[in-house]
Amino acid sequence: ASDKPLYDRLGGMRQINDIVSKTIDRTSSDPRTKRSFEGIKLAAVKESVAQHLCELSGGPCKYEGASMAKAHAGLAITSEEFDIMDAYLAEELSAHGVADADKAELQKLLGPMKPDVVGK
Ligand code: HEM
Repeated sequence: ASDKPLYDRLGGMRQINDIVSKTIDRTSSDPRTKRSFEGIKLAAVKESVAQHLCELSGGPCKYEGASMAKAHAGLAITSEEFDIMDAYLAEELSAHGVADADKAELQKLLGPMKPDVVGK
């Protein structure tokens, strides 16, 4: 039910970890988006992104990484690259049984971060 925190409706930490891991695996191996991940320790990024999503969705986490602008500084991520990752995330959310309304709620939290991620 939607009275539960989004964190719970996403399936808690177990599911968030899996959704993030698969989204990052797909983004970092797609020829259209892999360049940003060259030389990056994927396990560390996955851990950090999962903590960030946990906190953002009202879960019991404290994200202690960099701001979104700082985390993506120097990567010059394009709007197209952002949208590709976003589409992988949407597919993984569905594949993990997250309802459309809950996907939309997460999208509302992530969408406004686009200007902090793109073109830095
Ligand atoms: C709303 C969208 C996004 C969010 C919320 C997000 C979130 C994050 C977070 C939390 C970190 C870890 C920062 C830290 O540990 O200090 C990170 C790092 C990173 N992100 Fe994103 N990200 C987004 C989009 C993207 C996109 C579209 C790409 C590339 C296609 C990308 C590539 C990376 C890379 C390569 C790193 C590692 C940077 C490094 O370690 O130097 N991110 N992101």
